[in-house]
Amino acid sequence: MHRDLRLTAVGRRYGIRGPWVLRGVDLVIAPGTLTRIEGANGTGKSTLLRLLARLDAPSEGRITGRPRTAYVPERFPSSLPFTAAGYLTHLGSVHGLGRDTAARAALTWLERFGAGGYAGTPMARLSKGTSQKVAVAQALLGDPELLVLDEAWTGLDAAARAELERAVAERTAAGGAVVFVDHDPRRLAGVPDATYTVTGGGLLRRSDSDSDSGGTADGPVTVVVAQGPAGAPLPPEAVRAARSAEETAPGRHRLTVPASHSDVLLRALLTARPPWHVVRVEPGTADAPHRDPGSRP
Ligand SMILES: Nc1ncnc2c1ncn2[C@@H]1O[C@H](COP(=O)(O)OP(=O)(O)OP(=O)(O)O)[C@@H](O)[C@H]1O
Repeated sequence: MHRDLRLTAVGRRYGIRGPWVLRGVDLVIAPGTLTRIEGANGTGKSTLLRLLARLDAPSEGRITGRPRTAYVPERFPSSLPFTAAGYLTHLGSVHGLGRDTAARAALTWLERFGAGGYAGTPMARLSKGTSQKVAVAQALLGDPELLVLDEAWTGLDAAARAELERAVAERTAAGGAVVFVDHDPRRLAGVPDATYTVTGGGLLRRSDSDSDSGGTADGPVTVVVAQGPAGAPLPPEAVRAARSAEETAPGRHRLTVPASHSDVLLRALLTARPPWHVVRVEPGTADAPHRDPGSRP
């Protein structure tokens, strides 16, 4: 994602005389960021996500920026006349992938979510959980610049939930933006760059100090100690994934990363050219100082 997606004074109501669901909403979604949207039932979270995904247009105000977007809706139409792999391959082609590449990507994503065995099953015969895996796979298939997840974890088993958290970490580390709603306050706790509450038709940004239930300072973290080639800067993907980084000796860095992002960080270090040496990986405490968001490369 190269540019911000920006909402300016956005309002949405359904019907010309309907009550305003959202009004005067200003929001900027920057590349490489994770944003959580929360709020009570019926406050307009899904309405906001559909506007961000450009599946709906505001009744007033302006939206600028057109990242390549994928969206996982709250309810996924599962009775489509395709097999799981057929559907994903078809969508991959729609996203501009060649047919073979699309078919490979479809299988890769189904396998990552533990649904490879259902590739040939008609969508209408999939369980709710497996349909949800297909819904998530369809969104990840085209490496979207903006990924919008509306309760996408609901119905997934524990392994698939963790896999989706990893996929989110991969997207943001690659410079994409992710916006999500989830009823579980522990979801990606400690990871979001920003959390907003939809209330009274507006958006309230939650500050770091309001970290009671999944605020930006919570959540399990992993500490990675890595030794780099002399004088080499940390790989940019590693910097994006890490919450804090400290050079403890020449070339030796102590990185604190949300546990859900540790795979992405390790891969960034190990695949750097030349690769970094990972000295130690251990569970950490979440008291490390926050990286200055201005340092995001
Ligand atoms: N297509 C629609 N037509 C008419 N009203 C709608 C439509 N979509 C949403 N609404 C109304 O807009 C309001 C906000 O709904 P929305 O689904 O955005 O809230 P939400 O915060 O996502 O709710 P939940 O937490 O229950 O999923 C509700 O009053 C809802 O009835």
